[in-house]
Amino acid sequence: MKLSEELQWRGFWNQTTFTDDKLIDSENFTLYLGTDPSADSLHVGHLAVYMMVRHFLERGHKVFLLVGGGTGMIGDMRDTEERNLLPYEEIEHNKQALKSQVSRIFAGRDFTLVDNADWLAELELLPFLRDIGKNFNMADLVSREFFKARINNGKGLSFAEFTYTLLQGYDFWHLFREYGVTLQLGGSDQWGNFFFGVSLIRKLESGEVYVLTAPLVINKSTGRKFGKSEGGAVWLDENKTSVYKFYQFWLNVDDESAIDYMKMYTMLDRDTIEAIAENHAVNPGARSVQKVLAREVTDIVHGGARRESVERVNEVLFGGGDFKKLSDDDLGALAEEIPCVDAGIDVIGALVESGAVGSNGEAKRLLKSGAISLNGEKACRK
Ligand SMILES: N[C@@H](Cc1ccc(O)cc1)C(=O)O
Repeated sequence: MKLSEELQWRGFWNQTTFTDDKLIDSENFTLYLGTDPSADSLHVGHLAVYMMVRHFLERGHKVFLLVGGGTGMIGDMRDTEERNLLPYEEIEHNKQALKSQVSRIFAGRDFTLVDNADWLAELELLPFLRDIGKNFNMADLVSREFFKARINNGKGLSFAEFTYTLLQGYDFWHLFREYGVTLQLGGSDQWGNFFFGVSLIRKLESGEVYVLTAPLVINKSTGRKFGKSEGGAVWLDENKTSVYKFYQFWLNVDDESAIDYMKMYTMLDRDTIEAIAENHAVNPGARSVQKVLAREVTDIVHGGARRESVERVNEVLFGGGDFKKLSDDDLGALAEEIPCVDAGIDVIGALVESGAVGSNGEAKRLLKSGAISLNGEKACRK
């Protein structure tokens, strides 16, 4: 299957400036994806776009991953309201967290990490306005949907946030000149920013560059944005969403969307996914799609060893199925099955998130009084 076909089949092909799909199949691109350090972790919404990048990587395209240390000091305009400025220390902390997370997701693969603070922080106002600002037409800038939404909802927006688009356009231009980057990938909300980068490069370099956005992932049964659980966003950092909860999140996705997510969030090939879908159609009750989905995505984000330990906990606690209240016998069974596991996150997380116990403290007390002892990060059979 060609890359363009694969991206379309997986549901990654939303909006693009490619007028001919064949270009993407015949040329070797150097591309980039940018993420602002607005939090200290990515969530599963981001992960979809990173998976799109993975497909380019697997086929030998060159990848730059950008952490927005510079743009993160301003914050991208959204349709709701002004963002709060983050303190410098927080941006720094988030940046380090994102860098190590991204390196983990793409471990063993060849990509280059860049930080736009390295060039944006050095810009001077007057040259910037003359060389860059002059190439942006206000009529275009104010016709953006996000801008109109902010005017229409009465909240308005600061000049700083309004200027964000110019900074992102500058990035594209910088990466084009320095490294020959000619393609930018991102989520569908980035279309406006992308457009201005493309036209800036046309004006300054007479160069042609391309953009491709992935659609916003929607949960078909609720019609809502995908990636939120009851407690908020599903994060890739296990300190914000435990591995156990992450695994459960995928296990619990609805039948209707499960195949769609499998196409986007796993690297399984088309034949494999179609075979799983056929089985699922015959016997949906077995939730075989969800099980494979949970396994594959957890492997990508947290690694196979962590996933296996979660699977064992899930199997012993809940027979691999629904959550239930735990008795001392259950705890005993858990101890039998798992002589030593990473308790700090898996077991205690499992107990609390299952609703079996009310709090971390209670989980710890139960574990201590039961057949399991806690030893630092490990829970071991006594
Ligand atoms: N604006 C992007 C992040 C980004 C930042 C700088 C870039 O050059 C590209 C992308 C977002 O909010 O998701």
